[in-house]
Amino acid sequence: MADLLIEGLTKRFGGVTAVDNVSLHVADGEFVTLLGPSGCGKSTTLAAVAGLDRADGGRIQVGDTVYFDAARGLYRPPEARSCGLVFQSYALWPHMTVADNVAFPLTLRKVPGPERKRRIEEVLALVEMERYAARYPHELSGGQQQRVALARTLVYHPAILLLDEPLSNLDAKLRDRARAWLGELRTRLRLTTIYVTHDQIEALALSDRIVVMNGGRIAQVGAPQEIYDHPADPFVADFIGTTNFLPARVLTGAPEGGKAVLELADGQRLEVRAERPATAGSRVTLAYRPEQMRIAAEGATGATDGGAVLRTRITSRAYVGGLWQVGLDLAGAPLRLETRQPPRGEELHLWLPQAGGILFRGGADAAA
Ligand SMILES: Nc1ncnc2c1ncn2[C@@H]1O[C@H](COP(=O)(O)OP(=O)(O)OP(=O)(O)O)[C@@H](O)[C@H]1O
Repeated sequence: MADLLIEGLTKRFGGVTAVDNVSLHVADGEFVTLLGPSGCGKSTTLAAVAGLDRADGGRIQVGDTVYFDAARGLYRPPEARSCGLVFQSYALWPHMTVADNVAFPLTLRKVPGPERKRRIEEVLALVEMERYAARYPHELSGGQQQRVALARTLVYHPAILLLDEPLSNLDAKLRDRARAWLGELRTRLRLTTIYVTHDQIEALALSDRIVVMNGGRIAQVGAPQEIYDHPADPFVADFIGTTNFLPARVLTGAPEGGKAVLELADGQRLEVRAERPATAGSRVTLAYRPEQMRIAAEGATGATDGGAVLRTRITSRAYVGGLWQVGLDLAGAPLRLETRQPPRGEELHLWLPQAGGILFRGGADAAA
Protein backbone atom coordinates (compact mmCIF):
# COMPACT_ATOMS: atom_id res chain seq x y z
CA MET A 1 0.00 0.00 0.00
CA ALA A 2 1.23 3.47 -0.86
CA ASP A 3 0.11 6.85 -2.09
CA LEU A 4 0.62 8.04 -5.67
CA LEU A 5 1.91 11.42 -6.67
CA ILE A 6 1.74 12.69 -10.26
CA GLU A 7 3.29 16.08 -10.93
CA GLY A 8 3.19 18.02 -14.21
CA LEU A 9 2.80 14.87 -16.31
CA THR A 10 3.01 15.57 -20.04
CA LYS A 11 2.94 13.14 -22.94
CA ARG A 12 2.99 14.05 -26.64
CA PHE A 13 2.42 11.87 -29.68
CA GLY A 14 3.81 13.86 -32.62
CA GLY A 15 1.77 17.06 -32.70
CA VAL A 16 -0.86 15.78 -30.23
CA THR A 17 -0.45 16.56 -26.52
CA ALA A 18 -2.32 13.57 -25.08
CA VAL A 19 -1.62 14.51 -21.44
CA ASP A 20 -0.97 18.15 -20.69
CA ASN A 21 0.67 19.05 -17.37
CA VAL A 22 -1.50 16.79 -15.19
CA SER A 23 -0.92 16.82 -11.42
CA LEU A 24 -2.76 14.56 -8.99
CA HIS A 25 -2.24 13.09 -5.52
CA VAL A 26 -4.02 9.80 -4.75
CA ALA A 27 -3.95 9.10 -1.01
CA ASP A 28 -3.03 5.70 0.41
CA GLY A 29 -6.10 3.46 0.02
CA GLU A 30 -8.03 5.96 -2.08
CA PHE A 31 -10.07 4.95 -5.15
CA VAL A 32 -9.82 7.66 -7.80
CA THR A 33 -11.48 7.51 -11.22
CA LEU A 34 -10.25 9.20 -14.37
CA LEU A 35 -13.39 10.04 -16.32
CA GLY A 36 -13.77 11.76 -19.66
CA PRO A 37 -14.69 11.39 -23.32
CA SER A 38 -12.74 9.22 -25.72
CA GLY A 39 -9.28 10.61 -26.43
CA CYS A 40 -9.07 12.88 -23.35
CA GLY A 41 -5.87 11.22 -22.10
CA LYS A 42 -7.11 8.77 -19.45
CA SER A 43 -5.32 5.66 -20.75
CA THR A 44 -2.16 7.59 -21.56
CA THR A 45 -2.01 8.81 -17.94
CA LEU A 46 -2.47 5.26 -16.67
CA ALA A 47 0.15 3.88 -19.08
CA ALA A 48 2.65 6.48 -17.84
CA VAL A 49 2.07 5.41 -14.23
CA ALA A 50 2.49 1.74 -15.15
CA GLY A 51 5.60 2.58 -17.20
CA LEU A 52 4.16 1.13 -20.42
CA ASP A 53 4.84 4.46 -22.04
CA ARG A 54 7.57 6.91 -21.23
CA ALA A 55 6.19 10.41 -20.63
CA ASP A 56 7.87 13.59 -21.95
CA GLY A 57 7.70 15.61 -18.77
CA GLY A 58 6.79 15.47 -15.10
CA ARG A 59 7.27 13.20 -12.15
CA ILE A 60 5.57 10.04 -10.81
CA GLN A 61 6.17 8.68 -7.33
CA VAL A 62 4.55 5.75 -5.48
CA GLY A 63 5.20 5.80 -1.74
CA ASP A 64 8.91 6.58 -1.39
CA THR A 65 9.83 5.18 -4.80
CA VAL A 66 10.29 7.54 -7.76
CA TYR A 67 8.97 5.83 -10.91
CA PHE A 68 9.65 8.64 -13.32
CA ASP A 69 11.35 12.01 -13.18
CA ALA A 70 11.88 13.73 -16.52
CA ALA A 71 14.08 16.45 -15.02
CA ARG A 72 16.51 13.84 -13.62
CA GLY A 73 16.22 11.52 -16.63
CA LEU A 74 14.91 8.81 -14.29
CA TYR A 75 12.64 6.07 -15.66
CA ARG A 76 11.83 2.76 -13.98
CA PRO A 77 10.75 0.00 -16.36
CA PRO A 78 7.31 -1.55 -15.74
CA GLU A 79 8.73 -4.70 -14.11
CA ALA A 80 10.48 -2.55 -11.49
CA ARG A 81 7.20 -0.80 -10.55
CA SER A 82 4.71 -2.26 -8.10
CA CYS A 83 1.57 -1.72 -10.18
CA GLY A 84 -1.27 -4.19 -10.68
CA LEU A 85 -2.76 -3.59 -14.12
CA VAL A 86 -6.09 -4.88 -15.39
CA PHE A 87 -7.32 -4.01 -18.87
CA GLN A 88 -10.68 -4.47 -20.54
CA SER A 89 -9.43 -7.57 -22.34
CA TYR A 90 -8.94 -10.30 -19.75
CA ALA A 91 -5.71 -11.60 -21.34
CA LEU A 92 -5.80 -14.90 -19.45
CA TRP A 93 -3.66 -17.76 -20.74
CA PRO A 94 -6.22 -19.99 -22.54
CA HIS A 95 -4.24 -23.22 -22.01
CA MET A 96 -3.89 -22.72 -18.24
CA THR A 97 -6.46 -23.35 -15.51
CA VAL A 98 -7.65 -20.52 -13.28
CA ALA A 99 -5.23 -21.61 -10.53
CA ASP A 100 -2.29 -21.77 -12.96
CA ASN A 101 -3.15 -18.35 -14.42
CA VAL A 102 -3.16 -16.86 -10.94
CA ALA A 103 0.06 -18.73 -10.02
CA PHE A 104 1.92 -17.35 -13.04
CA PRO A 105 3.06 -14.00 -11.54
CA LEU A 106 4.23 -15.85 -8.40
CA THR A 107 6.23 -18.36 -10.45
CA LEU A 108 7.88 -15.44 -12.27
CA ARG A 109 8.76 -13.91 -8.89
CA LYS A 110 10.04 -17.30 -7.64
CA VAL A 111 7.65 -17.43 -4.68
CA PRO A 112 8.15 -20.89 -3.01
CA GLY A 113 5.49 -23.65 -3.43
CA PRO A 114 3.64 -23.61 -0.07
CA GLU A 115 3.49 -19.80 0.04
CA ARG A 116 2.31 -19.81 -3.58
CA LYS A 117 -0.51 -22.25 -2.77
CA ARG A 118 -1.63 -20.18 0.24
CA ARG A 119 -1.70 -16.93 -1.74
CA ILE A 120 -3.65 -18.47 -4.63
CA GLU A 121 -6.30 -19.82 -2.27
CA GLU A 122 -6.49 -16.49 -0.48
CA VAL A 123 -6.88 -14.38 -3.62
CA LEU A 124 -9.37 -16.73 -5.31
CA ALA A 125 -11.49 -16.56 -2.15
CA LEU A 126 -11.22 -12.77 -2.27
CA VAL A 127 -12.67 -12.60 -5.80
CA GLU A 128 -15.11 -15.43 -4.94
CA MET A 129 -13.70 -17.80 -7.55
CA GLU A 130 -12.27 -20.57 -5.34
CA ARG A 131 -14.76 -23.11 -6.75
CA TYR A 132 -13.46 -22.50 -10.27
CA ALA A 133 -9.74 -23.08 -9.64
CA ALA A 134 -9.57 -26.12 -11.95
CA ARG A 135 -11.51 -24.59 -14.84
CA TYR A 136 -10.10 -23.14 -18.06
CA PRO A 137 -10.87 -19.55 -19.14
CA HIS A 138 -13.24 -20.66 -21.96
CA GLU A 139 -15.36 -22.39 -19.29
CA LEU A 140 -16.02 -19.07 -17.51
CA SER A 141 -18.32 -16.11 -18.17
CA GLY A 142 -16.84 -12.72 -19.08
CA GLY A 143 -17.42 -11.44 -15.54
CA GLN A 144 -15.73 -14.49 -14.03
CA GLN A 145 -12.75 -14.14 -16.37
CA GLN A 146 -12.38 -10.52 -15.30
CA ARG A 147 -12.35 -11.63 -11.63
CA VAL A 148 -9.55 -14.08 -12.42
CA ALA A 149 -7.63 -11.31 -14.22
CA LEU A 150 -8.02 -9.20 -11.09
CA ALA A 151 -6.93 -12.10 -8.85
CA ARG A 152 -3.85 -12.61 -11.01
CA THR A 153 -2.93 -8.99 -10.36
CA LEU A 154 -3.76 -8.91 -6.64
CA VAL A 155 -1.85 -12.12 -5.90
CA TYR A 156 1.54 -10.40 -5.99
CA HIS A 157 0.42 -7.61 -3.62
CA PRO A 158 1.02 -4.56 -5.83
CA ALA A 159 1.45 -1.18 -4.12
CA ILE A 160 -1.22 0.35 -6.39
CA LEU A 161 -3.95 -0.98 -8.64
CA LEU A 162 -4.54 0.42 -12.15
CA LEU A 163 -7.80 -0.57 -13.82
CA ASP A 164 -8.44 0.47 -17.43
CA GLU A 165 -12.14 0.03 -18.33
CA PRO A 166 -12.21 -3.46 -16.74
CA LEU A 167 -15.98 -3.81 -17.11
CA SER A 168 -16.46 -2.48 -20.63
CA ASN A 169 -16.46 -5.90 -22.33
CA LEU A 170 -19.35 -7.14 -20.20
CA ASP A 171 -22.98 -6.91 -21.30
CA ALA A 172 -25.22 -4.41 -19.49
CA LYS A 173 -26.70 -6.80 -16.86
CA LEU A 174 -23.39 -8.45 -16.06
CA ARG A 175 -21.78 -5.05 -15.89
CA ASP A 176 -24.27 -3.87 -13.26
CA ARG A 177 -23.51 -6.90 -11.10
CA ALA A 178 -19.76 -6.61 -11.66
CA ARG A 179 -19.88 -2.95 -10.63
CA ALA A 180 -21.68 -3.80 -7.37
CA TRP A 181 -19.17 -6.57 -6.72
CA LEU A 182 -16.20 -4.31 -7.45
CA GLY A 183 -17.67 -1.74 -5.06
CA GLU A 184 -17.76 -4.30 -2.25
CA LEU A 185 -14.27 -5.55 -3.08
CA ARG A 186 -12.75 -2.08 -2.99
CA THR A 187 -14.22 -1.50 0.48
CA ARG A 188 -12.56 -4.70 1.67
CA LEU A 189 -9.23 -4.12 -0.12
CA ARG A 190 -8.61 -0.41 0.53
CA LEU A 191 -5.87 -0.52 -2.10
CA THR A 192 -4.75 2.73 -3.76
CA THR A 193 -6.53 2.54 -7.11
CA ILE A 194 -6.77 4.50 -10.34
CA TYR A 195 -9.80 3.46 -12.35
CA VAL A 196 -10.26 4.57 -15.94
CA THR A 197 -13.71 4.75 -17.47
CA HIS A 198 -15.90 6.86 -19.71
CA ASP A 199 -18.99 5.55 -17.88
CA GLN A 200 -20.21 8.23 -15.48
CA ILE A 201 -22.43 5.83 -13.50
CA GLU A 202 -19.43 3.63 -12.75
CA ALA A 203 -17.42 6.68 -11.74
CA LEU A 204 -20.15 8.07 -9.47
CA ALA A 205 -20.86 4.69 -7.86
CA LEU A 206 -17.30 3.53 -7.16
CA SER A 207 -15.06 6.50 -6.52
CA ASP A 208 -13.81 8.38 -3.49
CA ARG A 209 -12.91 11.14 -5.95
CA ILE A 210 -13.45 11.65 -9.67
CA VAL A 211 -10.97 13.39 -11.97
CA VAL A 212 -12.82 14.71 -15.02
CA MET A 213 -10.43 15.09 -17.97
CA ASN A 214 -10.91 17.08 -21.16
CA GLY A 215 -8.37 17.44 -23.96
CA GLY A 216 -5.45 16.07 -21.90
CA ARG A 217 -6.11 18.35 -18.93
CA ILE A 218 -7.93 18.05 -15.63
CA ALA A 219 -11.25 19.87 -15.81
CA GLN A 220 -12.27 19.15 -12.19
CA VAL A 221 -11.35 16.92 -9.25
CA GLY A 222 -13.85 16.17 -6.48
CA ALA A 223 -16.06 13.71 -4.61
CA PRO A 224 -18.87 12.30 -6.81
CA GLN A 225 -21.61 14.41 -5.24
CA GLU A 226 -19.49 17.55 -5.37
CA ILE A 227 -18.85 17.06 -9.09
CA TYR A 228 -22.53 16.35 -9.78
CA ASP A 229 -23.92 19.22 -7.68
CA HIS A 230 -21.20 21.80 -8.32
CA PRO A 231 -19.64 21.21 -11.75
CA ALA A 232 -16.80 23.66 -12.34
CA ASP A 233 -17.72 24.44 -15.94
CA PRO A 234 -20.33 23.61 -18.61
CA PHE A 235 -18.17 20.75 -19.94
CA VAL A 236 -18.27 18.93 -16.59
CA ALA A 237 -21.98 19.73 -16.12
CA ASP A 238 -22.73 18.29 -19.54
CA PHE A 239 -20.51 15.23 -19.14
CA ILE A 240 -21.83 14.12 -15.74
CA GLY A 241 -25.57 13.47 -15.72
CA THR A 242 -28.12 15.18 -17.93
CA THR A 243 -27.99 18.94 -17.88
CA ASN A 244 -30.31 21.52 -19.35
CA PHE A 245 -28.60 24.71 -20.46
CA LEU A 246 -30.53 27.97 -20.58
CA PRO A 247 -28.81 31.06 -22.04
CA ALA A 248 -29.82 34.38 -20.49
CA ARG A 249 -28.77 38.00 -19.97
CA VAL A 250 -28.25 39.53 -16.52
CA LEU A 251 -30.71 42.39 -15.93
CA THR A 252 -29.91 42.96 -12.25
CA GLY A 253 -26.46 41.82 -11.15
CA ALA A 254 -25.65 40.17 -7.82
CA PRO A 255 -22.56 39.16 -5.82
CA GLU A 256 -21.98 35.48 -5.08
CA GLY A 257 -24.92 34.21 -3.03
CA GLY A 258 -27.11 37.23 -3.95
CA LYS A 259 -30.24 37.30 -6.10
CA ALA A 260 -29.85 38.18 -9.78
CA VAL A 261 -32.65 38.89 -12.26
CA LEU A 262 -32.15 37.28 -15.67
CA GLU A 263 -33.91 37.78 -18.97
CA LEU A 264 -34.36 35.02 -21.55
CA ALA A 265 -34.23 35.52 -25.33
CA ASP A 266 -38.07 35.82 -25.49
CA GLY A 267 -38.25 38.45 -22.74
CA GLN A 268 -39.38 36.13 -19.90
CA ARG A 269 -37.65 36.90 -16.62
CA LEU A 270 -36.59 34.90 -13.61
CA GLU A 271 -34.82 35.57 -10.34
CA VAL A 272 -32.01 33.19 -9.36
CA ARG A 273 -29.57 32.80 -6.49
CA ALA A 274 -26.17 33.52 -8.02
CA GLU A 275 -23.73 30.65 -7.27
CA ARG A 276 -21.13 32.83 -8.96
CA PRO A 277 -21.09 36.65 -9.17
CA ALA A 278 -23.34 37.96 -11.98
CA THR A 279 -22.62 41.30 -13.68
CA ALA A 280 -25.51 43.36 -15.06
CA GLY A 281 -25.55 43.29 -18.88
CA SER A 282 -23.39 40.13 -19.16
CA ARG A 283 -24.42 36.90 -20.87
CA VAL A 284 -24.70 33.80 -18.72
CA THR A 285 -25.82 30.19 -19.03
CA LEU A 286 -27.97 28.56 -16.39
CA ALA A 287 -27.68 24.80 -15.89
CA TYR A 288 -30.44 22.64 -14.37
CA ARG A 289 -30.63 18.91 -13.73
CA PRO A 290 -33.90 17.34 -14.99
CA GLU A 291 -34.91 16.49 -11.40
CA GLN A 292 -34.70 20.18 -10.42
CA MET A 293 -37.45 21.23 -12.84
CA ARG A 294 -41.15 20.42 -12.57
CA ILE A 295 -44.53 21.19 -14.08
CA ALA A 296 -45.92 24.30 -12.36
CA ALA A 297 -49.06 24.10 -10.24
CA GLU A 298 -52.30 24.86 -12.10
CA GLY A 299 -52.73 28.62 -12.61
CA ALA A 300 -49.29 29.54 -11.17
CA THR A 301 -47.42 32.36 -12.92
CA GLY A 302 -44.37 34.56 -12.31
CA ALA A 303 -42.37 34.16 -9.09
CA THR A 304 -43.92 31.45 -6.96
CA ASP A 305 -43.01 28.82 -4.37
CA GLY A 306 -39.28 29.73 -4.22
CA GLY A 307 -38.88 29.67 -7.99
CA ALA A 308 -40.15 31.03 -11.28
CA VAL A 309 -42.87 29.78 -13.62
CA LEU A 310 -42.04 30.07 -17.32
CA ARG A 311 -43.97 29.33 -20.51
CA THR A 312 -42.52 26.56 -22.68
CA ARG A 313 -43.56 24.69 -25.81
CA ILE A 314 -43.68 20.87 -25.77
CA THR A 315 -41.53 19.42 -28.56
CA SER A 316 -41.62 15.71 -27.68
CA ARG A 317 -42.96 13.30 -25.08
CA ALA A 318 -42.07 9.69 -24.32
CA TYR A 319 -43.31 7.35 -21.58
CA VAL A 320 -40.31 5.43 -20.22
CA GLY A 321 -41.98 3.37 -17.47
CA GLY A 322 -43.05 5.26 -14.33
CA LEU A 323 -41.88 8.54 -15.87
CA TRP A 324 -42.49 10.80 -18.84
CA GLN A 325 -39.51 12.33 -20.60
CA VAL A 326 -40.68 15.60 -22.07
CA GLY A 327 -38.76 17.71 -24.59
CA LEU A 328 -39.39 21.45 -24.17
CA ASP A 329 -38.49 24.65 -25.96
CA LEU A 330 -37.91 27.55 -23.58
CA ALA A 331 -37.02 30.78 -25.37
CA GLY A 332 -35.26 28.76 -28.09
CA ALA A 333 -33.33 26.52 -25.64
CA PRO A 334 -34.09 22.77 -25.75
CA LEU A 335 -34.75 21.33 -22.26
CA ARG A 336 -35.52 17.83 -21.02
CA LEU A 337 -37.95 17.34 -18.15
CA GLU A 338 -38.72 14.12 -16.29
CA THR A 339 -42.14 13.97 -14.68
CA ARG A 340 -44.69 11.52 -13.31
CA GLN A 341 -47.48 13.81 -14.47
CA PRO A 342 -48.56 13.09 -18.07
CA PRO A 343 -47.91 16.27 -20.10
CA ARG A 344 -51.00 17.62 -21.92
CA GLY A 345 -51.48 20.11 -24.75
CA GLU A 346 -48.91 22.08 -26.72
CA GLU A 347 -47.68 24.37 -23.97
CA LEU A 348 -46.41 23.70 -20.50
CA HIS A 349 -45.80 25.99 -17.54
CA LEU A 350 -42.44 25.01 -16.12
CA TRP A 351 -41.28 25.71 -12.58
CA LEU A 352 -37.56 26.38 -12.06
CA PRO A 353 -36.11 26.74 -8.55
CA GLN A 354 -34.49 30.01 -7.51
CA ALA A 355 -31.56 28.17 -5.90
CA GLY A 356 -29.62 25.25 -7.33
CA GLY A 357 -29.49 26.25 -10.99
CA ILE A 358 -25.83 26.85 -11.75
CA LEU A 359 -24.83 30.10 -13.33
CA PHE A 360 -21.93 29.95 -15.77
CA ARG A 361 -20.44 33.04 -17.35
CA GLY A 362 -20.85 33.24 -21.12
CA GLY A 363 -23.64 32.69 -23.63
CA ALA A 364 -25.04 29.54 -25.22
CA ASP A 365 -21.67 28.58 -26.72
CA ALA A 366 -20.28 28.21 -23.17
CA ALA A 367 -22.46 25.12 -22.89
CA ALA A 368 -21.58 23.66 -26.27
N1 LIG B 1 0.33 5.48 -29.49
C1 LIG B 1 -0.26 6.61 -29.88
N2 LIG B 1 0.14 7.27 -30.98
C2 LIG B 1 -0.43 8.44 -31.35
N3 LIG B 1 -1.42 9.04 -30.67
C3 LIG B 1 -1.88 8.42 -29.57
C4 LIG B 1 -1.33 7.19 -29.11
N4 LIG B 1 -1.98 6.83 -27.97
C5 LIG B 1 -2.91 7.79 -27.74
N5 LIG B 1 -2.84 8.75 -28.68
C6 LIG B 1 -3.66 9.97 -28.76
O1 LIG B 1 -3.60 10.61 -27.51
C7 LIG B 1 -4.87 11.12 -27.11
C8 LIG B 1 -5.27 10.51 -25.77
O2 LIG B 1 -5.51 9.11 -25.93
P1 LIG B 1 -5.94 8.15 -24.72
O3 LIG B 1 -5.93 6.76 -25.23
O4 LIG B 1 -5.13 8.45 -23.53
O5 LIG B 1 -7.44 8.62 -24.47
P2 LIG B 1 -8.56 7.96 -23.55
O6 LIG B 1 -9.12 9.10 -22.77
O7 LIG B 1 -8.02 6.83 -22.79
O8 LIG B 1 -9.61 7.49 -24.64
P3 LIG B 1 -10.53 6.14 -24.71
O9 LIG B 1 -11.63 6.35 -23.72
O10 LIG B 1 -11.03 6.17 -26.11
O11 LIG B 1 -9.63 4.99 -24.41
C9 LIG B 1 -5.81 10.81 -28.25
O12 LIG B 1 -5.89 11.95 -29.07
C10 LIG B 1 -5.14 9.65 -28.97
O13 LIG B 1 -5.48 9.64 -30.32
